[in-house]
Amino acid sequence: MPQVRNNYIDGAWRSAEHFSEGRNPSDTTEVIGRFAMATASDVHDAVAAARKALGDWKETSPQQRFDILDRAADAIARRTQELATLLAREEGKTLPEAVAEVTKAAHTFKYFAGEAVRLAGASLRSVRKGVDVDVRREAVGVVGLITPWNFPFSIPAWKSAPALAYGNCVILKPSELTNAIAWELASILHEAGVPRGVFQMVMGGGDVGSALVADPGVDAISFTGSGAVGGKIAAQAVVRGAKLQLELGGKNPLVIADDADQDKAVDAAVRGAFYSTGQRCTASSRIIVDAVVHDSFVERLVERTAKLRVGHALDATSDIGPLVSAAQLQRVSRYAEAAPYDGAHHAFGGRVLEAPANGHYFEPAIFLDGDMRQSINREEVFGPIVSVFKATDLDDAIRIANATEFGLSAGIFTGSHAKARAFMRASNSGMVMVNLPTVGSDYHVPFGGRGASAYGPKEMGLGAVEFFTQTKTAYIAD
Ligand SMILES: NC(=O)C1=CN([C@@H]2O[C@H](COP(=O)(O)OP(=O)(O)OC[C@H]3O[C@@H](n4cnc5c(N)ncnc54)[C@H](OP(=O)(O)O)[C@@H]3O)[C@@H](O)[C@H]2O)C=CC1
Ligand SMILES: O=C(O)CCC(=O)C(=O)O
Repeated sequence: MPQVRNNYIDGAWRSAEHFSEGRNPSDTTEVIGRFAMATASDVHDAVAAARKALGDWKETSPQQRFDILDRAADAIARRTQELATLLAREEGKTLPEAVAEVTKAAHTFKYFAGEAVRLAGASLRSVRKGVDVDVRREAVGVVGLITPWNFPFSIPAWKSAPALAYGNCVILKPSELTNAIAWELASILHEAGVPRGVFQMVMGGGDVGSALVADPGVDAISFTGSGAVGGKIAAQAVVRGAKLQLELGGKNPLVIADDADQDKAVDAAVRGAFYSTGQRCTASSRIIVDAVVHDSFVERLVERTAKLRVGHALDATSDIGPLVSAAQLQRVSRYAEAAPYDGAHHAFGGRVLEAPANGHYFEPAIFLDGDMRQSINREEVFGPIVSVFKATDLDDAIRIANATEFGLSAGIFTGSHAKARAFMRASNSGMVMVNLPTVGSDYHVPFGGRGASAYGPKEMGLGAVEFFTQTKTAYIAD
């Protein structure tokens, strides 16, 4: 009998009339769990409970908030293997990738536990004689967090931890594909002693997310997912004056200069494009190679990609797990089928794999003759498909790298400090990597993009305080 997981509302586990069922994308015969589907009325109750809890929670001591978040961090760290195994079963990423994700969530809770205590304002002299000015930071209020399936534990963690640290009440709506691992976070926070109404979780599809966005009792929305849904949320939220943070997709370029260390560059390209089955907003989907080294780079890229083992997420020999769902498999394979008609030259892979049985397996694919008119280069594929461009020189490479509406992460491999600096200056992306893959980020610095990749303050580190607090300026005279 699969485990039944209920919604978490007002400090209690609430059942529902309807349940959804989650299945393992590595082997769809395995049921992960059954999940209570929240209704609009559940969302309404959660918002009411959050509003009731807000006054007291905002006034709790920083030490009390530190202790709760610190206990949550310790519980995550203690349970890493068990949580990572559930994450790998539910989402399909390999166990080492899942361990890395859970570990990052533990570190994120530790960091933001400290932030609860460190939250600072500013104290200035007024321009007027005898007046002082204090700029204080306060909680925004009740925040709705709508999260995707590709980092289903660390993204809810990196939104919830700062929100709670700074005194907000949280209502989380996880992706319906990854309810089980999000439920574990709710359970950990419950055990860590979060007061009733301060953290809540409602499960279900887009309609549940939409009800949360529309509720006037929700002061701010933080969303990670597709541009299409981000646009719908913006239309609902901005019009009623809610604060908004959107983390959307990417078409992240990785430039390989003529003086790059080829071994390291090929390794970073493979990791950035194909690991996590390419289901990362920071994935290196466009590799832009200087013409001088293009052919040798492509040869090595194909050779290395051909050695990747695609298989069950819990098989220790797998480099890459399945795609998350049948819909995602269909979507990614459609892009691979269409690419040659768009003028891309097929160099490797791109087949739906029949083995292992019962999983959503897709062979990593490489296309050459990249051109920004091709759909695989304009749109976010969110799968293991990479397009290789040939650039005449660094200026041409930078031009191609920036020729997209997205601007999340961009990387360069080069042995030259001057080229690295030129690329860093010219890049239109919110994150720039030098001699590193476009994927991978730290929890204590801002994470996020520009252009169509993001809207509002960035996440994590110094970014999170901008979104999850608001300033109040106090003028004080004797
Ligand atoms: N930037 C990133 O990290 C991510 C980008 N994507 C991109 O999006 C594509 C589709 O993936 P998908 O999972 O469908 O992503 P979506 O953008 O559809 O979903 C993200 C979250 O938003 C919820 N949601 C859906 N519709 C609404 C709505 N109208 N109002 C409020 N919330 C809503 C989803 O719920 P539910 O899933 O339960 O319907 C989920 O929790 C991917 O192929 C990829 O290109 C996807 C995930 C992450
Ligand atoms: O850097 C991370 O930990 C996750 C980034 C992310 O969300 C992504 O690449 O999709």
